[in-house]
Amino acid sequence: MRIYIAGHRGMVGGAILRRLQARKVAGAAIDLITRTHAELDLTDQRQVADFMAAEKPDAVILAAAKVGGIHANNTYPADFIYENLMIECNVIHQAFANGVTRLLQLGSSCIYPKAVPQPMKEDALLTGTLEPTNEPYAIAKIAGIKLCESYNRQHGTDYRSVMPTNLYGPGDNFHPENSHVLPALIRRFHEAAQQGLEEVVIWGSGKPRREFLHVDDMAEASLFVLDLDKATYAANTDPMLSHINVGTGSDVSIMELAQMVAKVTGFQGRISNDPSKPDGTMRKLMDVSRLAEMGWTASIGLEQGIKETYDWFLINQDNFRG
Ligand SMILES: NC(=O)C1=CN([C@@H]2O[C@H](COP(=O)(O)OP(=O)(O)OC[C@H]3O[C@@H](n4cnc5c(N)ncnc54)[C@H](OP(=O)(O)O)[C@@H]3O)[C@@H](O)[C@H]2O)C=CC1
Ligand SMILES: C[C@H]1O[C@H](OP(=O)(O)OP(=O)(O)OC[C@H]2O[C@@H](n3cnc4c(=O)[nH]c(N)nc43)[C@H](O)[C@@H]2O)[C@@H](O)[C@@H](O)C1=O
Repeated sequence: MRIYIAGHRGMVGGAILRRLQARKVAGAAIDLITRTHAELDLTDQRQVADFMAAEKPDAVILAAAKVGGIHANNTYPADFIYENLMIECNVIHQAFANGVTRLLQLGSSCIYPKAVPQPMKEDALLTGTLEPTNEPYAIAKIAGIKLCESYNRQHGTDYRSVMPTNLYGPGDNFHPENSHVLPALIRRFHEAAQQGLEEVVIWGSGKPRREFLHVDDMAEASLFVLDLDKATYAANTDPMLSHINVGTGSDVSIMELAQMVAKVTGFQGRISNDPSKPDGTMRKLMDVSRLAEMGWTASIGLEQGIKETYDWFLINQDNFRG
């Protein structure tokens, strides 16, 4: 089987690639196809069409996207909606046009309305107003789900969607402004501890709650869903509500998270808030029972996951200067 992993150098794509490489070493009859962003710009329709026609993968894992935290989403809305729509349309359509039978794409928990009962079930989709700070990205991710469902209904393809909660781990983006909260705090608390600072400022009130899933769990869940036989997947989803939430089922406040990061990095000073920065959605805990009923649950706890991620950051921190 020839599997194309789009976004293989990213945090999730890299974790998925490592698992598939391990399967290949163990004897699985798979060939892994990858291309860097420089080699293949997935927003370019002609490049994607030529690539898919030449490589003709049997399966595609779409883990490539324009990704960022609340500040990046709020600052570059046109980039987030345009690039993600183009990547999804090009990869999903050209997969179909070149006979790809199975595809897995990654959405996001931000697809759900900002004020729905928690934890959020898959059927909460499209029942209310989205969170403004990441609405463009969320619209693109919802379109990704509907693209897969529409090709399945019209052409009999088997294109699947998983909706990850906030992810973290090795290979994350530690940019001080454009990253997600957990890598941003790991870097900030580490640098404060190294410099002996007495205070670290976190964005917003610290009151919002977030669910954090380690990327290794996400990679396992992705392959679990991709490997499901078609009958099992169909029996547990609806053709027009086909996405599957992936998370831990528990959340912490941003202030609690900051205190966990302070402990892991050895920072002992004061934690203050910057109310001029947006809180975003106050809570987006996902109901993960659909996937649990299919046989998968997360296994990496947050404190252990933060420790592992910090160790990885320490080894790789020279790559994140600036
Ligand atoms: N991280 C998180 O907290 C969450 C992530 N997700 C989803 O998971 C998936 C993976 O995210 P994550 O691994 O964190 O993101 P990363 O930013 O780590 O990886 C994304 C990858 O996509 C590549 N890419 C981006 N644009 C293009 C393009 N136009 N052509 C080719 N390649 C491109 C990037 O390459 P390069 O860097 O060279 O541009 C990068 O390798 C995404 O779909 C994301 O929306 C969902 C929920 C939470
Ligand atoms: C995965 C998910 O990720 C994004 O949504 P988000 O969860 O709101 O994003 P975030 O991780 O950046 O922020 C979470 C919370 O954390 C607080 N916060 C404190 N201090 C820092 C800080 O230093 N950096 C950041 N980024 N946030 C901080 C911040 O104020 C907010 O309350 C979207 O991409 C969305 O589309 C999406 O898919």
